[in-house]
Amino acid sequence: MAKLYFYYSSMNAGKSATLLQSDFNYRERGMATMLWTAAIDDRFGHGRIASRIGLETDAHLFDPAVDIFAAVARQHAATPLSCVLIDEAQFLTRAQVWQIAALCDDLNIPVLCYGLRTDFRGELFEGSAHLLGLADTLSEIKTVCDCGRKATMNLRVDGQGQAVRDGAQTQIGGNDRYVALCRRHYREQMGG
Ligand SMILES: Nc1ncnc2c1ncn2[C@@H]1O[C@H](COP(=O)(O)OP(=O)(O)O)[C@@H](O)[C@H]1O
Ligand SMILES: Cc1cn([C@H]2C[C@H](O)[C@@H](COP(=O)(O)O)O2)c(=O)[nH]c1=O
Ligand SMILES: [Zn+2]
Repeated sequence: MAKLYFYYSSMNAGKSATLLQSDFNYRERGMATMLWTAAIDDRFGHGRIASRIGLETDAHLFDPAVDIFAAVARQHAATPLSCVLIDEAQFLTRAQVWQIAALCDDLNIPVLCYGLRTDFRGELFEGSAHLLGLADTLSEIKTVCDCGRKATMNLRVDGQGQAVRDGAQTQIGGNDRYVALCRRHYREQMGG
């Protein structure tokens, strides 16, 4: 039976690079895939998945209104899919995570989701919370803090590099706005 995988990490750990590599593995064997990313995250252009390492490709866009099950089922009927890969999976809604689970269970398509576990305050995103609850396999993609420990937290910084403690959960940005840190150094920066 097909499985639902959640690959989670802090920012800048190589999630998009790993996704694009997995996609390539399927496609070089002649297997069809369908890629998705969040419409809200337009850092690399609309409908693109891009890694800081330089790899990039086109992707379908999801926002809360998109029925991912219906869209994938339509595509699967036209061209049987071997895998669905979803970047920025923290931005999925609860309903979409259940739709993705149904892709595995009802259509037997493996789904690989890549996303952040927690936001800049250390709180779960909606998509991540439900993926942590529903995925068959959870895998952490690891990266390091300046001190050499595993960087599990995402510090949000302002234009002067100072820690931001409050604000909306969603603020699109890259290395200019977020720094991946170990929990100890995150706590130091957040003053607690
Ligand atoms: N030129 C490069 N060569 C090798 N690794 C790189 C290069 N540029 C960036 N990286 C690494 O790529 C990772 C970021 O990859 P990316 O797929 O953008 O991460 P994520 O999707 O998790 O934010 C970082 O670990 C960074 O050190
Ligand atoms: C921590 C945090 C992140 N985001 C946004 C910032 C980026 O646009 C994406 C994550 O990018 P990645 O490099 O592909 O991991 O998420 C946010 O909106 N709120 C946050 O708290
Ligand atoms: Zn540290």
